[in-house]
Amino acid sequence: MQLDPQDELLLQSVGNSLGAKPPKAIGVAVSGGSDSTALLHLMHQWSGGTGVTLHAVTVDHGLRDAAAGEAKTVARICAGLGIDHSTLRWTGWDGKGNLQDQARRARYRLMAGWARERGIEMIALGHTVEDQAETFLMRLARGSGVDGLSGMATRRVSDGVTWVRPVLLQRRQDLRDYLQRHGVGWIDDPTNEDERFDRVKIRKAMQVLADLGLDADRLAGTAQDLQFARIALEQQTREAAERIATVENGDVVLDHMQYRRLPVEIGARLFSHALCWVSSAEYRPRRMALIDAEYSADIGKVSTLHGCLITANKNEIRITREYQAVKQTACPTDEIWDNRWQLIGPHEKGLELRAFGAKGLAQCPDWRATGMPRTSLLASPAVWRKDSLIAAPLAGLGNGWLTKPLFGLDHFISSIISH
Ligand SMILES: Nc1ncnc2c1ncn2[C@@H]1O[C@H](COP(=O)(O)OP(=O)(O)OP(=O)(O)O)[C@@H](O)[C@H]1O
Repeated sequence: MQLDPQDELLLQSVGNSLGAKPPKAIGVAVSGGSDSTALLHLMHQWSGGTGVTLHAVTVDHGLRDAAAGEAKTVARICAGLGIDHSTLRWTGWDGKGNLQDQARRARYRLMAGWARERGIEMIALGHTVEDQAETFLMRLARGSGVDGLSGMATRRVSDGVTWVRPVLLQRRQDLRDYLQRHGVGWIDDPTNEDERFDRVKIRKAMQVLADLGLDADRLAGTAQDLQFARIALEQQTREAAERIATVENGDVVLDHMQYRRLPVEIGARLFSHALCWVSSAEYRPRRMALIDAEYSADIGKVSTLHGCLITANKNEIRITREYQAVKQTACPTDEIWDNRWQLIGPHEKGLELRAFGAKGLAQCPDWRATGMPRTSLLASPAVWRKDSLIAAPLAGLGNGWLTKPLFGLDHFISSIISH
């Protein structure tokens, strides 16, 4: 490819987003649309002479007849550029819930697994300014707050992979012009025109908004500002956690007097993070439910939310796993129970990890000597053989077993900052 000054600018921006010391192997997520096709070619141009090897990946969600053919087209383009390409197939659709959302989550999960298997630390995605602006408007329509409205980052770490967005500051049209300058085609996904999808309606609305000065750059700029605001709030929440939170046998305990002095937003963030951390929930509780739970804690009333039990007195607010939420959770003793507990001991077939519960309590008359609240013990892990309690180390019944929480206070605090 012959370079012109606009290509130089694009390449510079792509190179900057990959950092001063890019990893030796980088994945590129290519659907075959204009944005990711341009990304692939730009990264190919950029990588020449850097010693970086590119690996392209396409996910076939099996949702459209044309998808398999599109993946083959991407594979052919990659072969032409001498880039290794994989197609990953998703077959997990269970016919329930939001299809778009599930497909998207599956896509990220599959790509992260693919990268980890190959020792690829970084994957590049082809989001553009328009994607940033569309996401902002869609979230605004759903009533999102600072976090939801804050823009996609150019770099974030999740699932053991660093995701980068090298063309996040570029306009779609500039990427299409680049492809056209070099005679490269792309695949037009027909769902991009399907007005049943909110994103397509938003895209149409944006054409009208642009006349009012609300163009993609402006919306993306606001999303970026909110991202900085979100980072500042997370930082303050983290500092509050360092001052007032402790972790006791899997419970998060907040100093109640100090909690009352926190700014409302910081208190709500800390409370919500504690609930998610204890229950391993991916999503935050709803704002109204959270306000109710905070109010209950304030007046010392017991409440439940998000798979947690919240108890409070004037000294502390204690967020405990709720027994009801784990009473059906069972696994072999050498597996992780409730996403956060490991038991070390003489594993054996026929033994199972289940919640300690009232049945366990009845078999451990000395449980009070542990000093642990009854409600915390109920939802703690125990070793069972059918209905017989074999061990419950937290309740003082060791029998050669040890309970090991996978995460402690450090993890609680560090996971407040989203990466
Ligand atoms: N089927 C696919 N296979 C591989 N990569 C894909 C696929 N679909 C999307 N991508 C990657 O994700 C980028 C963004 O595409 P799109 O906006 O459709 O994705 P999204 O994940 O739904 O976005 P968002 O994170 O905003 O919801 C693409 O430029 C491409 O890099």
